[in-house]
Amino acid sequence: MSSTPFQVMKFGGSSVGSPPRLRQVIELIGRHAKQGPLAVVVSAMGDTTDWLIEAAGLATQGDLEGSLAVVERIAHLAKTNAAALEPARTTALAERVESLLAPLRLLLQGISLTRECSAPSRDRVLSFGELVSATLLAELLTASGTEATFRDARQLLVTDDRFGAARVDVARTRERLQASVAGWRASVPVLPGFIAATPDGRTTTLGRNGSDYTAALVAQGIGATEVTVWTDVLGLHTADPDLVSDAYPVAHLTHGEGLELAAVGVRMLHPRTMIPLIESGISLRIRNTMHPDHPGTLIDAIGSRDGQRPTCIATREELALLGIEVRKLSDQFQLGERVLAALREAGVTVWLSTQSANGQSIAVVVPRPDLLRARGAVENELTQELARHEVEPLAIREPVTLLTLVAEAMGQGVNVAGRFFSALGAVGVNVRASAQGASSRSISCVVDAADTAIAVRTTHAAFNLAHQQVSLFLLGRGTVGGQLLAQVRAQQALLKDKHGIALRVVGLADSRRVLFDAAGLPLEGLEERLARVEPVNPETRTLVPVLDELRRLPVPILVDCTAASGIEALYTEAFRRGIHVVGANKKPLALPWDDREALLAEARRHHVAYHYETTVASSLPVIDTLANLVRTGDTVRLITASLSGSVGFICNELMAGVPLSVSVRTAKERGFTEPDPREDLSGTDVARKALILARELGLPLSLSDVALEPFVPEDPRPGASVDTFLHGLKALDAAYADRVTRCRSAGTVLRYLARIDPSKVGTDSPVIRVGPVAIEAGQPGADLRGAESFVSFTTTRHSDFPLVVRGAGAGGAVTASGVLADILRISQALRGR
Ligand SMILES: NC(=O)C1=CN([C@@H]2O[C@H](COP(=O)(O)OP(=O)(O)OC[C@H]3O[C@@H](n4cnc5c(N)ncnc54)[C@H](OP(=O)(O)O)[C@@H]3O)[C@@H](O)[C@H]2O)C=CC1
Ligand SMILES: N[C@@H](CC=O)C(=O)O
Repeated sequence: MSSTPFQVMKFGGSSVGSPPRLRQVIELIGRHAKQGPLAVVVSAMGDTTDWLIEAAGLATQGDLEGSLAVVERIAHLAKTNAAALEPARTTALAERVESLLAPLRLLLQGISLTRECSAPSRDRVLSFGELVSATLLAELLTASGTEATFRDARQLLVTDDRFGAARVDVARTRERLQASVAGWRASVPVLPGFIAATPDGRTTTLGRNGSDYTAALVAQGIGATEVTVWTDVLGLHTADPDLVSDAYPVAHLTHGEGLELAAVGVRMLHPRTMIPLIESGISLRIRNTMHPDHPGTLIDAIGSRDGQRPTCIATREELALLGIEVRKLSDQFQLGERVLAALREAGVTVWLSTQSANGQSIAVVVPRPDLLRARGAVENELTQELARHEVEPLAIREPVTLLTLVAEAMGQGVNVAGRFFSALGAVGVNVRASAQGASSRSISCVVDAADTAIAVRTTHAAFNLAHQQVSLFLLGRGTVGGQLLAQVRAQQALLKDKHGIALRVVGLADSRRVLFDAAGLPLEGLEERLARVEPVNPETRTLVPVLDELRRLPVPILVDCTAASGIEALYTEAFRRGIHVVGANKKPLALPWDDREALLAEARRHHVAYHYETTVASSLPVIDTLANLVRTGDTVRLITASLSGSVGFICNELMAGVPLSVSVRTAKERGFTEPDPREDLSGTDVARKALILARELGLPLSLSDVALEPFVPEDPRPGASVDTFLHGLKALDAAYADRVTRCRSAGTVLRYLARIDPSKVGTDSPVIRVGPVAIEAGQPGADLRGAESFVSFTTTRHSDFPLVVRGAGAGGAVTASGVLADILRISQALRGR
């Protein structure tokens, strides 16, 4: 007789629920049976177990007819499946199904008469699902050429009489299996999973994941080396693929990792199943019946073979968190012990418990449906202490989710907990309770249910992806927005490969249209795609629902490349959702002082970034430089600056003899002006920039405090279109040509400058002045070219030689590069770089 060890294969209900799937299973078993001895464990077909529960319920209500109709449904499924595989034996197989289900019909009749379904009767009812599927599978295998025999698990698996979730007598079960295995090599044994029997032969069931448990017990009893659980997924994933699109199947895990994952609620595994496997060194493989060549996940004593050490993120939802705290510390209290004992007594599962070091408080996580029972049990236990106000009223938080990171290598890793919590903190997820097991293989925390998706995605990305994903929702596809899209397109691969940053544009909007796809929008032809979207009225449109989707994605950033007024309301909604903002739009920063302060405070409160470097002199590092001067304790005494790229350009064109109307049109065409060039020519744009700088110095000024002399007098037709305005500029050409001539003859250059003088605070003179100036050659700013800007900081430390920042101060490409740099700053800060 061959001594090759057995393999055990377990097939779930969906694998045997339809003819095509059943055919695959038969082929698979046939193929593997040729390679060595095999034992098969099978669940009930499709939804049969649910239907049996329904039938028992109807019978208990006295509805025998309804109950038998459900049995008819079960019979029909079994007969259809069998007939599809063995059409020649349709009648014989149907008779077989009928004879198998005859005792069930009688049983339901009895239940309907007494209107009582005892726990033993319920287990008997439920057993018919597995009995039918195992019997039919054995017959179909034999008919297909693979000799197979139905083996009744009730004669092999011995349990106590806790019907519904019976406990297995492992020693007796092993004895029986060892005694019978000798006869199993000639014909593949097919055992019903999930069911067993008491020593006196009464049918019992094994509870959740019972069939997997059967397979593990059978493997242990017959000395098998491997159990394969065939399912409809490619293996155990790094996270729930429904929550994380980047989750991937793990090739290898250790038994310890498997046990840990089972313990924290990964549905594919159960601690009971893992124990016999660990005890006997049996490997567990999880494979997909539809992709039989895929190796799936192997869980064994060794774990990873390829040096890859993925971290699995397990989630258990629909939980409640109970917080219990003693008002006064007392050694006598034994709070934790008493609370846990009370919950145990009440039969409430505790998914996580964590106590303060002094034992003064305990937090426990229980299934949400058991919350009332749990609360009652704890309050009952602490009745007297609650009455004497020695214990605070119970603090309850629901629904919450338990999120657990599992990795064998975690114990050897540095700062795992730090990375875990900072990843969550960075996206604004509040950790309500946490615990790290002594095994060092796992770390768990409790988060609000609403944060589940973002928490899982973020931690998954932080631990499993070589790159950090950044999700961008871009507002505006004009001069700056359009260039930004082009730069993201051009840099995407390099940023991912060289810098580990995976930029994804998930949303794009203009004033009337919006596109969003959480999986990322293809960048090719994106603007054209947006243009094809049905426009909506901008007055009634709200982008808040899009923010609700954005907040669930890794590193969500709202990028504002519009000149929209009132957009700060959307920023506030974004901050509240943990979304960062990068803005080229100056308007939110030029709001009245209190409103601007409230906006920045909102970002701080929600621990998100708001970067706006490009609002002053495009991508020149002006705000950052100023912030560094202030941070390092320098005192800024004066800022003089040419802050308008467009007006600077126009000045240069005028000095070169180009008429005003032509130079303004050229500045607009080259993307230097605001969408409405009147904003530049009136000086409002420069006033905003100067105000932004002054406020960075902490000066609580507003736009009305700026002493502003426009570059071009106010348009007498304020409602006129941009084109009409540009056309009307011709009327000013001669006056500006005269002005330039005067400058030339005086040896000066026309400039439009801003001056911020903090020493004027508290005096009658304005702190900020903006206006046209004729400056002499050799003075700072006289030699600016094109759309160059410059900012000169005279400070205590930079007193003799002011610190000057100078370069292109406007234009789509440079501004977009500054916006992109702000985006990358957020990503790098979150990665701790
Ligand atoms: N150009 C430059 O050199 C610099 C510009 N900036 C700032 O960048 C911003 C954009 O400037 P620029 O690209 O030149 O302007 P454009 O006019 O070229 O583009 C503006 C874009 O914003 C869209 N838009 C307007 N309102 C909304 C809204 N409420 N929601 C979504 N999208 C909206 C417009 O859509 P639609 O077409 O439907 O109106 C358009 O696509 C401005 O705030 C500007 O001050 C900052 C530094 C330099
Ligand atoms: N219109 C602005 C563009 C940058 O903010 C300018 O001309 O500087």
